[in-house]
Amino acid sequence: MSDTHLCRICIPSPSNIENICEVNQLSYIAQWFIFFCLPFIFAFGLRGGLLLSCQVAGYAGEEQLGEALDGSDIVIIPAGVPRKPGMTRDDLFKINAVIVKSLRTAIAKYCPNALVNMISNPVNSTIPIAAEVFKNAGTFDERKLFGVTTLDVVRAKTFYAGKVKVPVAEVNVPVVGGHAGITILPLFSQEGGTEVVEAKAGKGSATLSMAYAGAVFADACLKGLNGVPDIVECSFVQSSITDLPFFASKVSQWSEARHQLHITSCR
Ligand SMILES: NC(=O)c1ccc[n+]([C@@H]2O[C@H](COP(=O)([O-])OP(=O)(O)OC[C@H]3O[C@@H](n4cnc5c(N)ncnc54)[C@H](O)[C@@H]3O)[C@@H](O)[C@H]2O)c1
Ligand SMILES: O=C(O)C[C@H](O)C(=O)O
Repeated sequence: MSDTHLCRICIPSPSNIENICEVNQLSYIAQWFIFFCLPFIFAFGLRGGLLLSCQVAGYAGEEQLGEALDGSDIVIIPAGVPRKPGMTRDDLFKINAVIVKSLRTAIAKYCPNALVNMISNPVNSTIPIAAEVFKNAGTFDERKLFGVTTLDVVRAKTFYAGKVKVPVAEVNVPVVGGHAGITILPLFSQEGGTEVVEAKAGKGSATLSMAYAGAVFADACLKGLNGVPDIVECSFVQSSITDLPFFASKVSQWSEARHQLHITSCR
């Protein structure tokens, strides 16, 4: 397609092999994939030509962060520690807030127009903090900052489809609220994430399914950037539909053509 907006996507600190799944899902439209701090980037880079239709580059070290981010259209942030059994996502706040801080500051400097897809927990806090960092830098645009809650939707759809015995593709379960404990509000309650964290016993969280969910969400962003109409996903965004300043709800993805992010109330 000659009018396709070829995107540059940066994924700082992705978790190993799982994120190749994410890249494979998106590579049909992205022109560049930039990895930062991926230990096996060189091996992956060699195989990249076979696996992907896009160009792959890897950077490492604080001094290369600016180069990695420079001009990115989408930045997907999965960097940070996962919780261990018995912890809540809020328990990660101290450590992950520091990890993503330098990324947010660098995004404001090197790619202030990028759509930011925040995966790192606690999303309920990393998003409001990111908003403040961008406000201080004078780059905040509420239409471009997303807490990725797609995994809640993926789970809700899977649970519901299993229960009523229909294909997952035939159901839709919007999830509103936030991304922690009782703030995750699908049409039915879910204890999303906790069982996986316990099963992995401290060795990561829902990393693989998050790679899929992250790819679904980033794909919606790519479609929005390419002017595809009516792309709707749930996301944790700045919001005025409740008294809360940030709230996950259905949003139609940011579109260069429409210059606006529609937030609907999921009624
Ligand atoms: N939003 C969601 O639905 C969702 C789903 C799954 C995981 N998560 C969150 O994503 C984050 C990662 O989870 P995971 O299961 O992929 O964990 P993981 O341990 O498999 O991967 C974490 C990645 O972060 C990097 N990292 C760790 N410390 C770092 C530091 N100081 N600086 C830069 N990078 C650093 C690691 O190198 C690794 O690549 C966690 O905060 C987790 O809670 C969110
Ligand atoms: O549960 C976690 O800690 C990881 C993630 O937020 C999830 O929902 O799977």
